[in-house]
Amino acid sequence: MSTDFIAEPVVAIVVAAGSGSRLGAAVPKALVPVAGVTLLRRSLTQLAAGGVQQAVVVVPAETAELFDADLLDAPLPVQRVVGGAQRQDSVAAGLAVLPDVIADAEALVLIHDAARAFVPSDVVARVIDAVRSGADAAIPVVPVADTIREVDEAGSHVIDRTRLRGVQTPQGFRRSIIEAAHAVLSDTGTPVTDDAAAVEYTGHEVTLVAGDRLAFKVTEPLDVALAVAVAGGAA
Ligand SMILES: Nc1ccn([C@@H]2O[C@H](COP(=O)(O)OP(=O)(O)OP(=O)(O)O)[C@@H](O)[C@H]2O)c(=O)n1
Ligand SMILES: C[C@](O)(CO)[C@H](O)COP(=O)(O)O
Repeated sequence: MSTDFIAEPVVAIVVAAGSGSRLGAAVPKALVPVAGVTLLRRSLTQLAAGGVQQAVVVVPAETAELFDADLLDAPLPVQRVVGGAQRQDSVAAGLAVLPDVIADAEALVLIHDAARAFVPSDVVARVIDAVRSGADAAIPVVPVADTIREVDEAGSHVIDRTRLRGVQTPQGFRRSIIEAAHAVLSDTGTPVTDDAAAVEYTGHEVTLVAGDRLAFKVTEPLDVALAVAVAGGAA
C-alpha cells in the first residue's frame, strides 16, 4: 500500500459579479483590461500560480455572456455561475455549485475578489498552507498605513492603529466550514462584508497570514493607474 500523502484539492470561488459602480468602466469591472489582460484573468493566473487547481467564477446576470471569451483558455479549469445583489449572495451562488465541481467534502475553498488581480502567488500559497496546517479560516492582512478615527454622535477619537489590520483576499477555508457558515447566514439573514466574518459568526477562529500591498482591490479610477504601473504596461 502506498503511504504517499495526497493533499486535498484546492478550489477557488472568484467573485466577479459586482457592478463596479465606483470605477464606472464601460465593461464589467472584472473585464477591465490592464496592460491587455483583464482583472479576472490576472486573478485566475495568480490563484493558479499559488496552488489553486480549479475555479468557480461568479459573474453578473446581465452581462454573463461577456465573460465567456475571457474564460476561454483560462489558466485552470473554470465553471461560470451567476451571482447576486450583494457580494455575500455571490459567494453563496458559488458555494451552491461546488458539488458540481468537486466531490471531496474536505477540499480547501479559497474565496477571492476578482478585483484583487495582483495578489502575489506567495500570498495565495500562504493561505493554502495555513488551512492545510489546520486553520479553520486563513486570511491575508496588512498593517494600516493611515491614522484612523472612529466617528460617533459625540465627535471622534483616534484608534490605536497598531492593533488594526486591513483584510484582503483570497480567504481560505475547509469546505465543510464555509458551506455551513454561509447556510447559517442565509437562515438568519445575517449580513457580512467578508467570508472570515461568516465563519467567525459560527464560532470558528480566524488565522491571520501576511498579506501584501499588491493585493489591493481595484475600486476607483486611481486604482487602475496603480494597476497599470504594477503591470508595467499601457492600459
Ligand atoms: N454583488 C456583488 C458585489 C461584489 N462582488 C465582487 O466582490 C468583489 C469586491 O467588491 P468590489 O470590488 O467593491 O466591487 P463592486 O461591488 O463591483 O464595486 P462597487 O461597490 O464600486 O459597485 C469584486 O470582485 C466584485 O465583483 C460580487 O461578486 N457580487
Ligand atoms: C472581501 C473584502 O475585499 C475584504 O477586504 C471586502 O470586505 C469587500 O468589500 P466590498 O465593499 O464588497 O468591496
